[in-house]
Amino acid sequence: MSVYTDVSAPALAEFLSHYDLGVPKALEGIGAGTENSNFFLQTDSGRYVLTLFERLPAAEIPYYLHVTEWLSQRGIPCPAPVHARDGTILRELCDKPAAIVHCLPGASIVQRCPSDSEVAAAGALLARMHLAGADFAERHPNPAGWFWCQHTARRLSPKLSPAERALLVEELEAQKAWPRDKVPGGVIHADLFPDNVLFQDDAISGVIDFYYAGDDAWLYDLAILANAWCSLTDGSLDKHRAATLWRAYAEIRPIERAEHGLWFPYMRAAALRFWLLRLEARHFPRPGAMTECRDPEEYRRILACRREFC
Ligand SMILES: Nc1ncnc2c1ncn2[C@@H]1O[C@H](COP(=O)(O)OP(=O)(O)O)[C@@H](O)[C@H]1O
Ligand SMILES: N[C@@H](CCOP(=O)(O)O)C(=O)O
Repeated sequence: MSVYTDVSAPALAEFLSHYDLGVPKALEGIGAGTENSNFFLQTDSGRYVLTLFERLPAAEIPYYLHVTEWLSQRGIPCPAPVHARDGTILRELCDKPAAIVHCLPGASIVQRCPSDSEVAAAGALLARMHLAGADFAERHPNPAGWFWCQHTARRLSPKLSPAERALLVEELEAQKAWPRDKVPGGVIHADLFPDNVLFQDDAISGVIDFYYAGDDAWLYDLAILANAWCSLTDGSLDKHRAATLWRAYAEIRPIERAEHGLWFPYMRAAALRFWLLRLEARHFPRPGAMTECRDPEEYRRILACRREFC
């Protein structure tokens, strides 16, 4: 669970005085999530999500809010930011950058495997999102891309077991040759795990948590989904589900010839990235009132299995 900052009633009232959202009725900390402090905010005008940004530098946050505004205006069901009366979308609350976004309906899939139709819906939505973001003008290199992986590996190295360190060294050596900019790309979500997709009546009603978004290869984004939606408990790939994901995506954005050979390397690169992300959260934890730490072992197993393909 993650709520790193408590918001008092007077602080909330002062913050809301800049918006036309009516009177606050309830503010409820959201347990899920790892990066920010999130709250469901009920006012007499509706339901919203209040986010206090705990990790991101204030200067980078507008990019994420602009992306979601852009995509929501193009039919992607993602949380559009609410503008304050003066037009701003990012303000300060409890000395943290803070924003209010629209609350989307539906619930994410928890504690069960996604069905074929849910996997297909996620693949199709990802392709629509890539196309909708193709003309987005702000450039923002993937914040957890290859440069971040190398830097984080160096930082983590002294904390790792000899076996983990050996795996990491081998991976960095193998992956440094893989092309990352010669394939179609643009804005990627980069964290589209099942917990970031909301379903209502079997259809996707929301895509949330764009705070890892940035510019990278579109196929790499699909590879992140393949690992997150199509892995079995032992880390191996459920090939039937992965094929379903690929087909649903490719029906909307046909995969180009140059991308085909990168499907397995990108799944491996995506596995490395989330293994590192979780190791970083474990070895360099942020102080927090309620903090969920996801298991790095899950992604070490996925990485080990993807190494068998390429
Ligand atoms: N716009 C939204 N609409 C509905 N629920 C949301 C929205 N934003 C966040 N949530 C809820 O908050 C939880 C945590 O949000 P998330 O963005 O994943 O957090 P973090 O950025 O800390 O990882 C989600 O799992 C979801 O339940
Ligand atoms: N999805 C990532 C971690 C990022 O967490 P989120 O709550 O921001 O989606 C993982 O599973 O490691």
